[in-house]
Amino acid sequence: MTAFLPPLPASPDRKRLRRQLRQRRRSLSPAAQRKASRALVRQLMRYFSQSRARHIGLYLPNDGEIDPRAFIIEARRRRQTVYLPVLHPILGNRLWFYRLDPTTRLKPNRFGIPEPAARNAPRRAPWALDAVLMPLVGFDRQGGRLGMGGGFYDRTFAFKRREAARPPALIGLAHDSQQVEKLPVESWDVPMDAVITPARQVACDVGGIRERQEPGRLFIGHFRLGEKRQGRLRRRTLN
Ligand SMILES: Nc1nc2c(c(=O)[nH]1)N(C=O)[C@@H](CNc1ccc(C(=O)N[C@@H](CCC(=O)O)C(=O)O)cc1)CN2
Ligand SMILES: Nc1ncnc2c1ncn2[C@@H]1O[C@H](COP(=O)(O)OP(=O)(O)OP(=O)(O)O)[C@@H](O)[C@H]1O
Repeated sequence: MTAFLPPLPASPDRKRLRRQLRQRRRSLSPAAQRKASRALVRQLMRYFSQSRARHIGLYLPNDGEIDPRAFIIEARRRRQTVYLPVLHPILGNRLWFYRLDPTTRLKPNRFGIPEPAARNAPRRAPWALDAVLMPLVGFDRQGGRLGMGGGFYDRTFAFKRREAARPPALIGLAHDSQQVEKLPVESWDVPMDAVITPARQVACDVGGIRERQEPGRLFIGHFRLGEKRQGRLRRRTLN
């Protein structure tokens, strides 16, 4: 499992926090990254095992982000279709989602992240996806999210602020070491439905994460790999 680092204190300085957390995820060794990715994919398979989600957005890892690529094969096996974010050519800092299949040609976008090259390839509007796996720079117990700072996901899924229960389910993916005590909430933040890390799944609920106390430790409705699932958390969008 990924090494657990002490949580960073809450900081009003998002930029500084972003820099520290990006440095933290980049400093993981290739072996630690591979191990984290394998554990993450096991968690994703559990998360989606009961789900009827058909159209799932994910990302290609960049800058030390946890790698969800092995999930693509598992998703296809279950007849789910996967999509990658593409920077919208006209609408500033918004994402559109293009289908990823074995023949999709990729080319680097302006950040150097590969994205589907053909603009006329099959794509899906953000609101027509069932679930989106989002890369995180940081997250907290309340479902707060820190991204790369472009506001891409916030703008693209702003419609979820008015109606949190509608699809897609927004699921943040991160290394465990990217959790912080508390992130400052901004007016444009779109709450996540869940956070999945190599060690746990955290279901966020409207009004914050549902908390549960277990011996010696405050858990927030999370399940460790191999641990018996106790109780059921409400899944609002999936299933
Ligand atoms: N893997 C992945 N894909 C993604 C995102 C992401 O965070 N991760 N995005 C999530 O939004 C969108 C792209 N947004 C991004 C925003 C900033 C940077 C970035 O590296 N910024 C550099 C400055 C680069 C420059 O301006 O030339 C930096 O901050 O160091 C990367 C992606 C869509 N695709
Ligand atoms: N719905 C929106 N409409 C207009 N501007 C927005 C919206 N959402 C976010 N922004 C702007 O985007 C900028 C970046 O936001 P923030 O720092 O929260 O990004 P982030 O969540 O870390 O990045 P990302 O969503 O790309 O992963 C902010 O300056 C904010 O004003």
